[in-house]
Amino acid sequence: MTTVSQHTITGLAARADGVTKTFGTGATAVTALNDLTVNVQRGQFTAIMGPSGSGKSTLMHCLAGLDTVDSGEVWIGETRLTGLGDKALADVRRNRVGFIFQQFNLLPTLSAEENITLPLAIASRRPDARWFDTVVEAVGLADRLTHRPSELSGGQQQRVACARALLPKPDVIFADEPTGNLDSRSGGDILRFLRRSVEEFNQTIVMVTHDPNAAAFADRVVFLLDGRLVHELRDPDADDVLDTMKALDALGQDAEPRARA
Ligand SMILES: Nc1ncnc2c1ncn2[C@@H]1O[C@H](COP(=O)(O)OP(=O)(O)OP(=O)(O)O)[C@@H](O)[C@H]1O
Repeated sequence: MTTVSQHTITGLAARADGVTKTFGTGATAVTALNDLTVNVQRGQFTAIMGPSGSGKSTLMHCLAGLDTVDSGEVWIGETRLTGLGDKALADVRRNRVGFIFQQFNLLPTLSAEENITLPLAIASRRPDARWFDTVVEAVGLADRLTHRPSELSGGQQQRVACARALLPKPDVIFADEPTGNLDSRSGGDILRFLRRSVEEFNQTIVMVTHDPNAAAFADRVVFLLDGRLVHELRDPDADDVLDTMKALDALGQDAEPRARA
């Protein structure tokens, strides 16, 4: 069994250990994650890829404590999420993880600054003024702080969401298709910011993406197929990622449908 000291020594920010997750029951049951183990190293940028339905979102939701698993264990840092009660899990989500969504998910009535500081306010934590300035400078939003989301471009809104995720210095930022709604230039800004967060601020990031160019910003890409981790690339380039995706798509098309009794 995995122990607290092992996690401390290995420097893992998150871990799924033999995780299985099934949706539904009987003939329509779908095994979204199938005895899957993955380690997320602290201070690394990890991308999760795989064909549609391979389990990427389910894995991210389970790692972030947004969903529970049927068997296996999930860890954030030294905290085992499996078996935690609702209150403790909510505490992990509030204080230990950050989220960036494809649709930005900003509150429309709040200014950019209020959106950025909201998670800390909810957790009754005060933002450190210097760190706030550093984060705002890094996303290039210093002259947009009083604007509401409707007064910002999509790229600027996503930069607000990035600053909101980074400000509390979470153990892990989970980004779900963060560039999926943006043109390539704005998407590039977001990816460069995520990369800088890892290199300069030692932030750990896990990103689900379908885009090989986005995945190429990561230190490591893990590939899922049918709920299993089937391949990984280190220091990937976009061509290698694309080739791997093509190979997995072909394998997926040959495979049996995944509904199981
Ligand atoms: N709430 C749910 N109820 C039933 N089945 C679900 C649910 N969530 C996911 N699934 C199923 O689990 C499998 C994995 O889904 P998941 O969304 O994790 O895949 P994905 O790789 O993120 O897909 P995509 O790239 O299309 O977003 C799919 O077969 C999906 O239909």
